[in-house]
Amino acid sequence: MRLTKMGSNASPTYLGLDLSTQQLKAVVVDDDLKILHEASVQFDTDLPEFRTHGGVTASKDNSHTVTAPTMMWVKSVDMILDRLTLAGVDYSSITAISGTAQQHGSVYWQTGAELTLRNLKSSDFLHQQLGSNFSISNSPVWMDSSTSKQCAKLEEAVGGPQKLAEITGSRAYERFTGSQICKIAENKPDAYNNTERISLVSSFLCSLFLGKIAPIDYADGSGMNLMNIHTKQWDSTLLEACGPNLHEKLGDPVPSKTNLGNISPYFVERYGFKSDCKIIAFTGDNPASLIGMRLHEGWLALSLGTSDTLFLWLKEPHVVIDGHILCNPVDAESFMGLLCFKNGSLTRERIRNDCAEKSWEIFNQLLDSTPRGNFGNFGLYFDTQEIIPFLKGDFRFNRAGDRIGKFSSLEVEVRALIEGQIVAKRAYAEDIGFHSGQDTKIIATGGASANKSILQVVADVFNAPVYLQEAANSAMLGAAYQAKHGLSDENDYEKITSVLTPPQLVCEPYPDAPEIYDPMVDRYRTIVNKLLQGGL
Ligand SMILES: Nc1ncnc2c1ncn2[C@@H]1O[C@H](COP(=O)(O)OP(=O)(O)O)[C@@H](O)[C@H]1O
Ligand SMILES: O=C(CO)[C@@H](O)[C@H](O)COP(=O)(O)O
Repeated sequence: MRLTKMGSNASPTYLGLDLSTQQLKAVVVDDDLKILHEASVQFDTDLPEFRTHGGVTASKDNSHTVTAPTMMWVKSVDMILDRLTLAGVDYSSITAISGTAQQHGSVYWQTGAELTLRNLKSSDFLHQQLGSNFSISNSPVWMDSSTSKQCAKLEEAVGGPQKLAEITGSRAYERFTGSQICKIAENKPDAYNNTERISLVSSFLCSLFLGKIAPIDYADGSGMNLMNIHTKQWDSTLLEACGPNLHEKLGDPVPSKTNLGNISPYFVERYGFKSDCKIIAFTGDNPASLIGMRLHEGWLALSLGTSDTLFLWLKEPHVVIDGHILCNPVDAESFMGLLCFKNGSLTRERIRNDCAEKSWEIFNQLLDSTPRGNFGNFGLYFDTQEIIPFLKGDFRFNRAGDRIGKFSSLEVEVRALIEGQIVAKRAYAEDIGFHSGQDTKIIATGGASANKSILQVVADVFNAPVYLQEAANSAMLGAAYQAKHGLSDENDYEKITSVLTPPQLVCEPYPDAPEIYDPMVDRYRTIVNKLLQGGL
């Protein structure tokens, strides 16, 4: 099949792919990064033969094992390319491709797989040719939490959780790839030994387009508990603790914007891509979101979704036990901090339902009717076990610092919730190296970023202006921007993204905000330390 529009002089376009938990998405942008075409494949509904729920298969035996069929991902690539064809994409104008994927998941290429990848027949689908090339047919994904034993082994190998965090940017997490590989080496030694290479989901997707096993990039590699984030090399002690000959299986990591070379001839012959269409290293979805949201040094992105996630560009990271420091996908000398808070919108909804007749409008009236600082009242609300701080329950304190069961009014409760949530975020952001300065910007996204009253509290607590950014598909767009960025030898990320509509200013801090919120951050730290020690 040859669909090339011969002699096409179309201006350059870029393809970005995002293999997330539930779907594979693709976008084609023009040279000004404007969206030309989009397509997606939903795993559960478009590929029902794999019988996934939410893109994954969870074990029924209480072992906390969660996987996704590797061949489902392969088949989704066949499908999305056909969908892009139907959408009218001119493959011959695509100058570069990059991609992103859910972080931490892993793919196990069987011995001989690279040879298959290099010799794909353009007359057949990928899934018809790759079926017997994976030594593990179900890839462990980020939702898996079955590897506590292996996490303990990794921490022990280097001298404890703090030490592991200092080396790799995170203490051991069950979903991180190191403990997942270790579990396979221990429980399925034959399959492990028959594995030629191990990819992350991002580098696996990249390998299909490259026609050989693609390297893991620094940013996604820093979500494995195996890479030294300072030297950007695998840590040999950790590799040895995981399994034999692991360095060989992982290959060497590369900077995230590496131009890996030309696309596989398979795609040239089958779909009409140019033979010199470049493949730029693929990365994890959180690093790609940093690119898609166009973060800069000192900026902070706050996603107020089901859970709240905060990520920021850091020059000098401070390693902490409860956050993640990843390598920066734009600038190999920088880092990104990532903090996840489980109690976000659902907790806000609970207090809205209790205090504001289930209406965000009434909730905002209550919030706006109370003064900043809330008359000295302060509250922390964790409906489910929070990650940071490791607490569950409601904690209310009056002006005198006494823990109380109830506030005097609904509006005090509403403000206590929002101030408590945002002050906590500032405290942890500072812990990993964030400093508010003249150029600081907060970029808000996610469902609750529609709420200006909440964003005003964000501006005041951080003493920085808050900007709004359409969050939709920031990881996928980040991949498309990276495709263009990776073509140049220089780091011209700012120049490349300067053509995009800038984020829109929504709130600025009041001049007296630091007087109110600097002491509140200190107060938060004192309260949380006491709560964690059981002293309140
Ligand atoms: N005006 C609003 N004020 C506060 N929260 C809101 C508002 N509108 C929507 N939300 C919250 O946004 C949440 C969904 O956020 P979203 O980013 O879409 O979720 P997800 O994390 O699933 O991507 C809902 O749970 C809802 O509580
Ligand atoms: O585990 C993490 C980050 O540490 C998740 O953020 C995954 O990267 C999920 O990706 P989605 O498929 O939900 O986009």
